[in-house]
Amino acid sequence: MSVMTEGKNIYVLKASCKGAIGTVARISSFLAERHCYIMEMAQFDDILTGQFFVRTVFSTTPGKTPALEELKQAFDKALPSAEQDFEWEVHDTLVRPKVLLMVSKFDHCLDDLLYRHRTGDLKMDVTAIVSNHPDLKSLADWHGIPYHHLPVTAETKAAQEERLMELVAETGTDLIVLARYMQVLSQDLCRKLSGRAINIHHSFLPGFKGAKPYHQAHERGVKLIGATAHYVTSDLDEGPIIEQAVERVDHTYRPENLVAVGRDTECLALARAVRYHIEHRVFLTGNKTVVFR
Ligand SMILES: Nc1nc2c(c(=O)[nH]1)N[C@@H](CN(C=O)c1ccc(C(=O)N[C@@H](CCC(=O)O)C(=O)O)cc1)CN2
Repeated sequence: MSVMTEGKNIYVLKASCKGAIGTVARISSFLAERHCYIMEMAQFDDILTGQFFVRTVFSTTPGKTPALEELKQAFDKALPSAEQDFEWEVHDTLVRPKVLLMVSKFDHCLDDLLYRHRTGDLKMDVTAIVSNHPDLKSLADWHGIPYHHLPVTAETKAAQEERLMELVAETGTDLIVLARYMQVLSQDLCRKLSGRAINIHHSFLPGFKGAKPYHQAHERGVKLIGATAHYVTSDLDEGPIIEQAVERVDHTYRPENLVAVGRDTECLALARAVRYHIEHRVFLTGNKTVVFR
């Protein structure tokens, strides 16, 4: 922590509204009047939709800036104007988001996220690991994280998803990450997890949807392969894209070589998407995202 932020709180403000003159000025004036120092500010004006997005990171002045709840109440009174459909949220950067990880049998994305968590690269608390197979329990045990083996069959799917939501509630989980979880979530579960479940799809969407994209890619003879991290919706592989990663390949790559290269792009795209989400850098807008990287 630098001298600039010693003893100060650092908050993130996310706001979106209909674009209008003066929005940034009103936000920065509100903060200045309350002795807040703007450390970062990024904004985007979507001229096609008329929607405006802004993310501000600011530090407080001990003894002068109101406490967070009071600041939020003041912001709610001062900023939103009826005609602008203001949506906003303020987050304390000291609060570590609680993340539940889901996996089936492929361990590379889970292993990568757990390494980034253990080394402090991803500042999050992992609440649990849920899998429809027992295979990766030893990895969870090594990291000291509870492992829940919840098998899925057509008969057990509803009960399995109910148990998952119980775990989400019991652990106070903020975000669910499908780190190569190979079961399709029901429409009802997708509704309950809207905007807080991220999946890694092992292809450069919209190409090669479904369960076997690398074989499809080999058949097609592509020269680039990749991966896509997106929010989960009931439309399989159609959710709002948060991040993508690609690698060059060529005619010498057999399917197993594409799978091997693909693993790296999956880990990279998923880790970046999780970071952007837990750092409050992602705005959902329709079926797309605005990401202040
Ligand atoms: N509602 C959603 N659920 C899931 C999504 C999603 O986008 N929306 N993504 C998948 C992950 N995935 C691709 O990224 C994917 C996983 C599994 C399948 C699939 O066809 N699964 C078969 C069973 C496969 C098996 O048992 O190994 C099935 O469910 O019938 C397609 C795409 C995660 N969930």
